[in-house]
Amino acid sequence: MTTALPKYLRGGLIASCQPVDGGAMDDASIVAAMARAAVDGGARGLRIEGLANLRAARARTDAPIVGILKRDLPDSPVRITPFLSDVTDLIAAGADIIAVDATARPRPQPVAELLQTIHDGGALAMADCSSLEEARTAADMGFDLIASTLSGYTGGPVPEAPDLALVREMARLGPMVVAEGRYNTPQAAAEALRAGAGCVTVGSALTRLEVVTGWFADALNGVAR
Ligand SMILES: CC(=O)N[C@H](C=O)[C@@H](O)[C@H](O)[C@H](O)COP(=O)(O)O
Repeated sequence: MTTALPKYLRGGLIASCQPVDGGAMDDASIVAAMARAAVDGGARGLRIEGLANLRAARARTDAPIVGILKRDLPDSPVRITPFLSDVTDLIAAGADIIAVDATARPRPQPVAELLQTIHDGGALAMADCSSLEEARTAADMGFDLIASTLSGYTGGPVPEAPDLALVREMARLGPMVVAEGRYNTPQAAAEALRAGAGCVTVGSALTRLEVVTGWFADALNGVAR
């Protein structure tokens, strides 16, 4: 399955099932239900954070899972899968693809070692990048998938729109591109494929009920009565 995975995901949707931290839906059985529902609705793959969530989702679907662990480190801004032990734990929990922060920022363990550990464990490696330069480095290192996940999240205000320009440039590098980050409408997701993405990950718009509800509530609040 592993080598056929990018082909299977091509043109499809990855549903990121990451509830709001500490929110009402932050519970492994709810994450697993979200994952199952997303697959039933047509998602080809899933992105799941945390070992308990991953195990619970794995028990409910055979769909490919991008596994991540998020950590808040005292001495590094890197949050997504920073440790080699995170990689082995995620693979043991049933992840098919492991995503790691591949930004050029201070980190506890080198990206090259994370990549090696992913491949040694028989999984595919996905590089969460914030820039073209990082994506190029990841492609040269041998990552199987390169993603725009961290564009807009490494400093300064977070833009409203997704970074389609980055996706367009990443598409020339070789590995399959995963467009991720602020693809909040079906139209924007389709635009990412037209820009050269192999597949598109959508999170908040599908699985963060508080966020989506807020969009609607804000829009209604903005209407004078
Ligand atoms: C920056 C960061 O940590 N992104 C995270 C990565 O796992 C998630 O919080 C996002 O929900 C995911 O990337 C999908 O993006 P969006 O929720 O915009 O569809």
